[in-house]
Order: sequence, then C-alpha cells, then structure tokens
Amino acid sequence: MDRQAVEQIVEAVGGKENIAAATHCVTRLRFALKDEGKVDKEKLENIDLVKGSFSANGQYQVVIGQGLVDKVYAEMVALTGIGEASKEEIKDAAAQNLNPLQRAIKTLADIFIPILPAIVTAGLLMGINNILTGKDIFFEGQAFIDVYTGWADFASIINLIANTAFVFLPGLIGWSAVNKFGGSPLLGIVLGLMLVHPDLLNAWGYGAAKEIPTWNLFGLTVEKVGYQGQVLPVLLASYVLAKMEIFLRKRIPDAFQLLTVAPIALLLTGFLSFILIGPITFAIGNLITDGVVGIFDAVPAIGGLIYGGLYAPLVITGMHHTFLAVDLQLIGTIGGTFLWPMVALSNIAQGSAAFAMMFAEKDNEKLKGLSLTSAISAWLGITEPAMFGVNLRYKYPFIAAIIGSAIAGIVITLRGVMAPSIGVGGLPAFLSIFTEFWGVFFIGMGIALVVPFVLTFIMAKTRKKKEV
Ligand SMILES: OC[C@H]1O[C@H](O[C@H]2O[C@H](CO)[C@@H](O)[C@H](O)[C@H]2O)[C@H](O)[C@@H](O)[C@@H]1O
Repeated sequence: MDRQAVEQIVEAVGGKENIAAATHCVTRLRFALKDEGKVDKEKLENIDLVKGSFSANGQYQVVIGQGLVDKVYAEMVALTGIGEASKEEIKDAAAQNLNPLQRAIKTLADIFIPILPAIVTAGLLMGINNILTGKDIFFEGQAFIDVYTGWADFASIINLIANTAFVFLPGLIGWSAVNKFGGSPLLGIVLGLMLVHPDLLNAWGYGAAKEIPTWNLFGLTVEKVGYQGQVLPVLLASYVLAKMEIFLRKRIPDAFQLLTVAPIALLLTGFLSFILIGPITFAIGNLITDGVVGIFDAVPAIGGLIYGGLYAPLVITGMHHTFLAVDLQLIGTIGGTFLWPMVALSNIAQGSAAFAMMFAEKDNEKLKGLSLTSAISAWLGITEPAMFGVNLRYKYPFIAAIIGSAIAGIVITLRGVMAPSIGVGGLPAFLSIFTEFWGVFFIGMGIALVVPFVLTFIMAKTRKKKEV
C-alpha cells in the first residue's frame, strides 16, 4: 500500500482535523467532513489511487476501486486514528445533511446492501440450475437433465441451495433492518423467520388455497398466512421491534433486561405483525408491485428507456441499492424481476464506453491502463472505476453509455425479459436470466457492448478534429 498516497488523500480532503468520520463501501471511501469547502478536488483527483470524487447524500465520496479501497481505508485508519466505530458515526453524521425522503431512501439502501452477497450468490447458483434444467440449451426440445437423468438430483440440490436466501428472505431482511434501526440483529432474524414459519399457509400458495386457515383471538379472526417473498411486512415489523427494544432497554433495570426485553418486544411485535402490520403492508406491497408492473406493461419502451438510461446516474448517487427492495418484491410476487436485467446491461454499457477510451486516447498511457481495468470491472458488475475514473471525467463516454444502455433497456423490456433472481451484473448476468429470454438478452448485451463503444469512439474523434 502506497502510504504516501494515502497521506495525500487525507491532506486533500482538508486534513485529519476536517474528517468527522470515515467509512468505505465496495469501491469508495466515504467521508463525513466538517467542512467540504476545504477539499482540494484537483489535488485529490491527481493522486494515482483516486479514480474520482464527489459529494452526495451528505458524504464526500472518493472512488478508489474494488479490493483496493479496503486497504486504503485500513492504512488511513492507522494513519489518522479514525476508529472502526466511525462506520456508524459517519452514517449518522452524514444523515444530518439529508431531508426525510433522502434519509428514507438511504435507510432502505443501507438495509439491502448487507444482504446483497447472499442474493447475488443465489442468482448465480440459479443460473447453474437454469443451464442444467433449461430446454433447448444443449439439446433440441430437451433439458440437460432430461438426457442425462443422473444429473437431475444434482441440479435439484443446487436449486435448493440457491433459493434458500429467497425462501427465508424475511429472515435476512429482519437481521439487517433491526440492526440498522438500532435493535438486536438476532431478534430481527427470529422475527423474519417467524413470518415464514412452516405452520403458516405459504404465501406462494395463497391464491390456489381452497381454504385460508385462521386464528380466532377472542372473536378477532386473523389469517394464518406467511409472508414469503414480501419485503414491506418484515421492514415495518423490524422497525417496530427495534424501537420497542430500545424503549424497553432504557426503562428496565439491567438485572431484569435478559428476562424481559426480548420476550416482551418479540411477543408484542409478533402479535402486531400478524394482526396489523402484515395484512396492511402486504396490501400496500401488492399495490406498489401492481403499479410498477402496470407501468411496464402499459408503456414498456418508456419504462426501459427511463430505467435503462437513468440507472447509471443513480449509481453516482450511491442510492441504486434502494431498488433492490423493488426487485425482491417483484421476485416474491410475480416470480421474477424485469428491472435487474437492465442493471446488468447498464454495467456492460459503462464498461464498453470506458473500453473505447483505450483506443480513442491511445497516447494517454495512464488512461489506457485505467480504461482496460475499469472496463473489465464494469463488465463484471462493478462500474464505479469506469464511471468515475474514465467516463465522467470525459463526460461523452458517460453519455454514450447511457444511450446504449437505454436502447438495450427498451429492447429487452419490450420482450419482457425477466430474471428469477438478482445475479452478478455485467457479462455473467445472462446466467441469471430465465433461459427462454437468453436470445433477446444476448441482443441487449450486444447493443450495450457495441453502441457505447462506437458512439464514444466517434465522439472522441469528432472532438479531436474540432480541436485541430
Ligand atoms: O455500487 C457497487 C455496484 O452496485 C451495483 O452492482 C451490484 O449490485 C447488483 C445488484 O443490484 C449486482 O448485480 C452486481 O453484481 C453488484 O456488483 C451496480 O449495478 C454497479 O453499477 C455498482 O458498481
């Protein structure tokens, strides 16, 4: 690790004294600065390690890149004495600068980011299962497991491992949400799993059920159904649980806390969840899903154009993970998401625009190297190095990528491309797309690869001609 470069970063953001707190995500250092006016942006962006920097969501974000950012952060912690505890502090410090809507969006993103690895893994494994069980991939009219029947159970076990994260999704969300709201994560897991308890009628069987089982609470009838695939019930229940736990902890003497806090909080939240929170949020969740599906059904091209085009600008703000909630809700209710395939194509488009810069700016050695490595990263699902390191610096590659991504978005949305899960973005994404949509998805990939490349190259040449 280049210690001197890390020192330069600290200096450029206004010195150790200007850092209220600092943390990092997959690719960026995130600072809560006392005074953002003290940042020397030019000096900062001239440091080799730095791919770009900007202020968003009350944080000053410095793009370093996947893998490296952890090391830079560790070095900075050693250098400045900023403790690991500052991870929470920075969120609080930065949240002070946000309005309530921004804060709600950020909260949602913060809840879904920690569960992303489990979901992406599920998507990748579902992809393997797709290949083994999808018809017409290796043999006409038949799946691989139809011809090699011995592989059927192998595929079945892969599928079981893959969909575990989805079957118990409320458990994962409960853990992350209660943690975010300041309660005990373990209680969050219990709460989430309670909502998908096997004694309840599985939500996925609700529509087909001849009779809905009920509880009778002194005359009040409560449906005995689970909340598989639902996002809102567990989110709101987690909020209630965490706040109740905090309330009780403050009022109950230490000696009685173990005996009282968790049982009371869980019991009350449990009853509230089945009687009120669950049924109400279930209905709201379905309304939101119907709304999103309705828009994409009515005007698919516009939906594709907007989401395909605007996803990359959303990544700039760091708020893109908020949409994971919508993806998961779609997967839980209609069995797949038509939004995430566009995310994957947007990743590819950013990579291609950056890649084109390698040829357009042949004489710029530093840019050439960065173009290639950041393009590869984007093609594998991480776009910040390409966006901040190359495309946004020159602006036109970013615009070219957005155009390519929007066109690809329109094409795949018009054909209703869906994924059973969120998977690894970029080029490997096809694995996580339902196999019947592979053909049109490959066309979308082709557009996302070629259009940004060609447009960037043409724009670069046109600009050069004008300069002469
Ligand atoms: O901010 C990091 C990256 O976040 C997104 O990608 C990650 O989440 C995707 C699901 O939303 C997943 O498919 C991908 O494999 C993950 O890397 C975003 O799409 C990227 O542009 C961004 O770099």
